[in-house]
Amino acid sequence: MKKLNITIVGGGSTYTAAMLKTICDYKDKLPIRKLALYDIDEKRQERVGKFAEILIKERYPEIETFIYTTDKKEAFEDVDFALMQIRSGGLKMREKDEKIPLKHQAVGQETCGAGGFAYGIRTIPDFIELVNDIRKYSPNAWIINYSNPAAIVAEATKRVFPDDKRLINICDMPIAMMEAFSTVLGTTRQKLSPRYFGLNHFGWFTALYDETGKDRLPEIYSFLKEKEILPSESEMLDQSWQDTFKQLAVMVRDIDGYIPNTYMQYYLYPTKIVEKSNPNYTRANEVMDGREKRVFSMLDEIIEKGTIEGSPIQNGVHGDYIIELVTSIINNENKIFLIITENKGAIENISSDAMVEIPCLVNANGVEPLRVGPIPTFYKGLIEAQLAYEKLTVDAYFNNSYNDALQALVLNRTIVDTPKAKAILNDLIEANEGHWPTLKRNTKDSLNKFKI
Ligand SMILES: NC(=O)c1ccc[n+]([C@@H]2O[C@H](COP(=O)([O-])OP(=O)(O)OC[C@H]3O[C@@H](n4cnc5c(N)ncnc54)[C@H](O)[C@@H]3O)[C@@H](O)[C@H]2O)c1
Ligand SMILES: O=P(O)(O)OC[C@H]1O[C@H](O[C@H]2[C@H](O)[C@@H](O)[C@@H](O)O[C@@H]2CO)[C@H](O)[C@@H](O)[C@@H]1O
Ligand SMILES: [Mn+2]
Repeated sequence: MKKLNITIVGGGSTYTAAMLKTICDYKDKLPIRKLALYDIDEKRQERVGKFAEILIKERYPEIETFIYTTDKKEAFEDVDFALMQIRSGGLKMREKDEKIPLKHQAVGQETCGAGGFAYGIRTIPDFIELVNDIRKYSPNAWIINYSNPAAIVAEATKRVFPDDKRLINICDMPIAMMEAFSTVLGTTRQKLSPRYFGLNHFGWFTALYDETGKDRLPEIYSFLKEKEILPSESEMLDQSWQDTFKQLAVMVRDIDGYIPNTYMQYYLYPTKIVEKSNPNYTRANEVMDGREKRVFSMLDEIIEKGTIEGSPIQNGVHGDYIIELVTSIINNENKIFLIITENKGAIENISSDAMVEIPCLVNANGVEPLRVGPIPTFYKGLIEAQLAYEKLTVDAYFNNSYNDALQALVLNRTIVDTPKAKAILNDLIEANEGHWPTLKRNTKDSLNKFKI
């Protein structure tokens, strides 16, 4: 098999170390010639880079070249896979995305509601620039994206790169849920095959087949009606993740139907979420005080010792899932993955151009969506509004339009109220100066735009 060149974009991410560990564990299925880390933050990436040198020497010495760089040509030339995990604006801007909506009694979340909207408008230009740069140096590279908000990134990149079959957007949340479900079922996630539909961070499980073909989701459903399911990931020990998984049981008990993604809590329980949020200490603070410090102090210790032996480094679902996807492509495995992809009739009663999250076969030719069929009214209604929100968010960026932005926020279930949407938008504009394009207010011919 041809040896691969892989670049991790956002090399300084808190997830890179665990992803590198998975890469080493997969070395028999994943022959690598060159591995590169690329980031715009030289110092942050250097700490991950120095750790990676030690890891590779000890666990994957067959890698011929390892580099970490802030130079795009060095990072993107002759690449087979670019694995994307950038955070536009960093955790400091995430903090603002979460705190500004909360100030107005609206959900303050990284990818949902007004927070996800702000993060989306920041990410679109950075991500498009990166795809253009990767394509310049490596026209055939597979670009696998984790960067959030993945729904907005997927909608924006579909518009700019409509024919790019090698640009794939994924999310690990349903996979982390399956990991927790598999513990309850006494099996492993890899033996379960999901059936699922929706948008990113806005979807539902409809079945979970085991290796005999038996649907095990009814067992999860009954379990949740009685008890709670907690995350099995060591990265999810924080109270906020425990509470999020506890809320899954509440959602299943309150409304009969499919099993929702944990992110549905922000749309179905916005009042409760706002009430229990601390507007002065949000998830961004928890991550900066927790995961970020934990990961980087672990890396610094490994660098000081000069070995990874005895270190607590672990794989995570995040790194495992993307590497499983890469191996399914290079080995033409035809495994089923949940992918954010253009609907094209898969969900029969949702528009064809929607970027939906559904099961797909993944092989050497890329992604082949499986048919979902028609979905019931409740789910269709929720999805249609969220989809319109996503499209208007991307419209707001490309049209530089204040009105598109306002319409997006009014449509979002976490906001709804127009004066509240306006107040949040105005604060976000101020906070994102230098990150967002200038959003132009209505002009006198704006009515013409809406002529039918
Ligand atoms: N899709 C999913 O399910 C999923 C799961 C986990 C994390 N994520 C996403 O992965 C990303 C990384 O998360 P994190 O918590 O590790 O963030 P982080 O801030 O720790 O790391 C992100 C890194 O990206 C770098 N970066 C920012 N802009 C860049 C650019 N234009 N080019 C290159 N590098 C750039 C930063 O310097 C930083 O080192 C986020 O977007 C997060 O939302 C997605
Ligand atoms: O609040 P954060 O930064 O901890 O998490 C936000 C991300 O949450 C999901 O990712 C999970 C992932 O599912 C799990 O496997 C493990 O690695 O923890 C991650 C969270 O830390 C979600 O899918 C992402 O889109 C979010 O960025
Ligand atoms: Mn996700």
